[in-house]
Amino acid sequence: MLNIQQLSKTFYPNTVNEKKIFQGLDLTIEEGEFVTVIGSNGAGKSTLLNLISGTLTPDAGVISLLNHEITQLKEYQRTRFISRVFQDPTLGTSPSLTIQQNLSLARNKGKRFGLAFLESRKDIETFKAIVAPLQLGLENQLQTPVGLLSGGQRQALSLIMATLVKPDLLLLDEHTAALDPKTSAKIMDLTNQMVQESKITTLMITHNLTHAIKYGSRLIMLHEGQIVLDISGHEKQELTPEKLLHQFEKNVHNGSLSDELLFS
Ligand SMILES: Nc1ncnc2c1ncn2[C@@H]1O[C@H](COP(=O)(O)OP(=O)(O)OP(=O)(O)O)[C@@H](O)[C@H]1O
Repeated sequence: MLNIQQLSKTFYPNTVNEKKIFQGLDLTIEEGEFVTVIGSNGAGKSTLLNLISGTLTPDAGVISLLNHEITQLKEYQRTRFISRVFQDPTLGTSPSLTIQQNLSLARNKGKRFGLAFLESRKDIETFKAIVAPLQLGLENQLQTPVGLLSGGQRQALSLIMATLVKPDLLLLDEHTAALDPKTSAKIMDLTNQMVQESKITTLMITHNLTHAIKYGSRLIMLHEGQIVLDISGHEKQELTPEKLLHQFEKNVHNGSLSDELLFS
């Protein structure tokens, strides 16, 4: 379970550029929940993920994962149990290492000593079996440096690497936004399959309303650092983009949604 209590973050405090992003945000996500996060530009979505992953430090508040407080842990310490996939496909993998070496590193994540690259024949077969279902041909290119792969192939690999050792929390930061529609749909289906099969607690930011509605067990909308919509269960299943926008307008009377959120 992820528990966030009274989280506050202000950029450039006490200056003319002061920007209050969160002022006492509370959020609890149950174990195994798959939450999609939407909201207009600047709502604080990435900042929230940055605070959870330790890229940023909050001014106040407590973040706990599985009943352990992680607020004071450094980012590298949190990577042992929090995985993140970014919008940019180049960020989740090491370009000069081969597919096999990248998978090896992911499998040895958190281990103190690792003869990471000394893989047995059996390991290689295991890696092939892991990437073959992607149907991207990666199983025949295990010795290819990852830098030579397409964006979609790299993002699929990033996703596999992020979940090879089941994380306590998976953070997906618009991870299909840089891909063409067909590849984006494929990566989304893959994401859903992996998250469901392994019951990974997941927070996924997306500007794609269709994805936000179709996937996940719960949807939250951030607006000016506040959760203005929180929909799950039957209500989530019945959701349509029209109902979502209607709900939003009801909850945020002075709000106007960005075109990006509305029409993606
Ligand atoms: N490290 C930072 N330093 C200063 N300002 C920041 C920093 N990170 C984010 N901001 C500002 O905080 C606000 C919220 O940014 P954030 O990236 O969280 O929004 P978002 O909801 O993810 O938006 P988008 O949908 O455009 O990605 C923005 O105005 C942004 O410029």
